Amino acid sequence: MSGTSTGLMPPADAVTPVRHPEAPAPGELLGAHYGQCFGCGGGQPHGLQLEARAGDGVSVTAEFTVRPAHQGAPGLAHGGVLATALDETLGSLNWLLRVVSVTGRLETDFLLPVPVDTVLYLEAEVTAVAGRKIYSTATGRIGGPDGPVAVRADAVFIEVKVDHFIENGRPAEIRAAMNDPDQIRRVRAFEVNP
Ligand SMILES: CCCCCCCCCCCC(=O)SCCNC(=O)CCNC(=O)[C@H](O)C(C)(C)COP(=O)(O)OP(=O)(O)OC[C@H]1O[C@@H](n2cnc3c(N)ncnc32)[C@H](O)[C@@H]1OP(=O)(O)O
Repeated sequence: MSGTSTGLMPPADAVTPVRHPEAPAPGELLGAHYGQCFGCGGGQPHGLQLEARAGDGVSVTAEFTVRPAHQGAPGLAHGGVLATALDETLGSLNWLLRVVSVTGRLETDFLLPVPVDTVLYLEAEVTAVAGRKIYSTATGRIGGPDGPVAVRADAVFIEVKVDHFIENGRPAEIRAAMNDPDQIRRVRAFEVNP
């Protein structure tokens, strides 16, 4: 990891991440963790609707097509949208570890402009784990999966209990999520993590 912030440097006692034995198989689509998520939910018409796939080890890949609703400058993706794509891809690493974690810190480099209609080929992997802190890194390439890196990020995610969402989310959405059998199933998949 090449993050410049001290908060992104794994401590000396950090360990190598371990793929959960029941993690989705390499190549398997992970699906949205929440249908209304701006990053991955199918219920957000202007969201990124990003579909991540399990990779080898503790890694994922994803593709995101920049649409006109994602512009910052004329014909170019907004940097915050690209940061969201990186954040969401990094967040989907939760499925490989089978823990629930949220972004604590996200450091982003924007290396190339990304025009509307471009497909951003994203890859992310966990690099180290220290207690509740999960260190990870991601790239977004254009022109193909082996094209030049347009954006990259280093992050630390912090493991939380499902209660984090129940206690902090707006009650109406929490109630709706609790009444959705698919949502319960997805959360249970994380809760069985030993
Ligand atoms: C239902 C669907 C599910 C699936 C849900 C999946 C969601 C993925 C969505 C995509 C990702 C997102 O956008 S997530 C949304 C954006 N993020 C958030 O909303 C998070 C808001 N922040 C918080 O709620 C809080 O600050 C937390 C939970 C991150 C940490 O609070 P806490 O639980 O009290 O933990 P705390 O004791 O402070 O810290 C624990 C350890 O982490 C370190 N730590 C804490 N914050 C940071 C930080 N920013 N940078 C570096 N390190 C940090 C501390 O130094 C400490 O290290 P040590 O002393 O142990 O060494």
